[in-house]
Parts: sequence; C-alpha cells; structure tokens
Amino acid sequence: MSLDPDFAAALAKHSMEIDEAIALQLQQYVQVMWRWNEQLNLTRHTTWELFVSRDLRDCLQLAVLLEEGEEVLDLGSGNGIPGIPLAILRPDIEVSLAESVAKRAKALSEIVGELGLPVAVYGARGEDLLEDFRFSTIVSRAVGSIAKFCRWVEPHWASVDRLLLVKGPKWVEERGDARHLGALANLQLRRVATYPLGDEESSEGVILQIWPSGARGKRFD
Ligand SMILES: C[S@@+](CC[C@H](N)C(=O)[O-])C[C@H]1O[C@@H](n2cnc3c(N)ncnc32)[C@H](O)[C@@H]1O
Repeated sequence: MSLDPDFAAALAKHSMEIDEAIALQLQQYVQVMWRWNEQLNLTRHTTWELFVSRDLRDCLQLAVLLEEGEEVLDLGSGNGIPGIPLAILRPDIEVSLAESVAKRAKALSEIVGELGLPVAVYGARGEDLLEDFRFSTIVSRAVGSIAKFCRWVEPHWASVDRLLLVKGPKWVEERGDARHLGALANLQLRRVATYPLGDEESSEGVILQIWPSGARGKRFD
C-alpha cells in the first residue's frame, strides 16, 4: 500500500510530518471507516483535507499530552476519533473505546479488528464503565458539554485521574454554564492546548484538562 497523494498533500499543506508507517496505518483506518460511513452515519469529514485539518490535528494535540503507559478511554468514540488515531500514534498507551449506540460500537470493533489494533471496544455508556474499570485519562470530542461531562464522571473520580476534552470556540460559554450549575465544584480546569482549526484562522481548537482538587489531583496542579 502506498500513501494516497491527496492524504500526502493534506499532510504537507498542514506541515504535519508523520512517519510513513504510521501515516499508512492512519490511511487504512480512514479508508475502512469511510467504508462503514456508507451504511452508518459516522462522519461528515469525508475528504483527506477535513480528516487532516480537523480530526488528525485534534488527535496530534492530544497525543503529546499523554504519558507513557497510560490507560485511556475514548468516551463517545463514534467514528473512532480520537481513540483510534491515538492508538496508532501512541502504541505505548492502552486505548479503549466506549460507544453507546450498538451499531456504531459494532462498526468500531470491526474497524480495530481489520487494522489489527490492540484496542478494546465497549458498546456501553462510558460513565457506566467506570463502575468496573479504571483509566488514567478519559479523552473525548464532540460528545457533551463540560457540565454534562462533569456530572457523568462526578460519582466516579476514584476510577479516573483526569479528563482531556477537545473543544471548539464555545468552550468559554460552556465553562460559564458549568460554573453556574456548580458542576465544576471541587474540580480544576485548565486549557492545556490551543491551536488553529481548519483553514479559518479565526477558529481555534482547545484541549481542556479537568481533574479533582486536593490530594487526589495534586500531580496535575
Ligand atoms: C457527535 S459523535 C462524536 C464522535 C467522535 N468522538 C468525533 O469526535 O467525531 C458523539 C458520539 O458519542 C456517543 N455517545 C454519547 N454519549 C455517550 C456516552 N455517555 N457514552 C458513550 N457514548 C456516547 C454517541 O452515540 C455518538 O456516537
């Protein structure tokens, strides 16, 4: 298999230098996922330009924030973003995917199976998994507001060290709502990455880290 010229051109346009073996695995993921997209509504990003400038950019930003050996849960994985590219970019971490819609979870299982990735896929609500499993980091994109996430995880902070949420420009408004609702009480929130999104220079992506205040979350303070 060789690199699709449109994928290579999009990587070059966005100045992303990615090892060829890794780029080929990413390409295989996208091609298999786009195949499933013909039957299921998994993504609207159906060009290499959109995959690179939106999806891959978010995943690369997350990848550098994860420590070696982390156990990571992608909550609300849908089409596999960010969990599957993270598993490809960072083979030293352990990635699990949670997707509550059964047919999407089944497609994700087929995709990771076809790619031969050591990724567990759970057809379940991510917050319910925290009853039985422990993760160092929950990553998530386009699943719920900050307030919603805090509520979901609130009873389970013993099972997770931190959240890394990929957000768009509305994050400030969401943070305000979460504060107003008291959802951020006893939690710390820090913006740990800011980057331009797509071709629109005015549009920014951010990654928010949320962790418990006090002794439990001390190492992130
Ligand atoms: C808009 S899609 C986002 C997919 C992908 N993360 C992305 O960024 O493109 C949201 C997905 O999260 C799933 N979802 C929503 N709430 C969830 C929960 N609590 N646990 C697991 N999956 C959930 C939905 O079924 C849907 O597939």
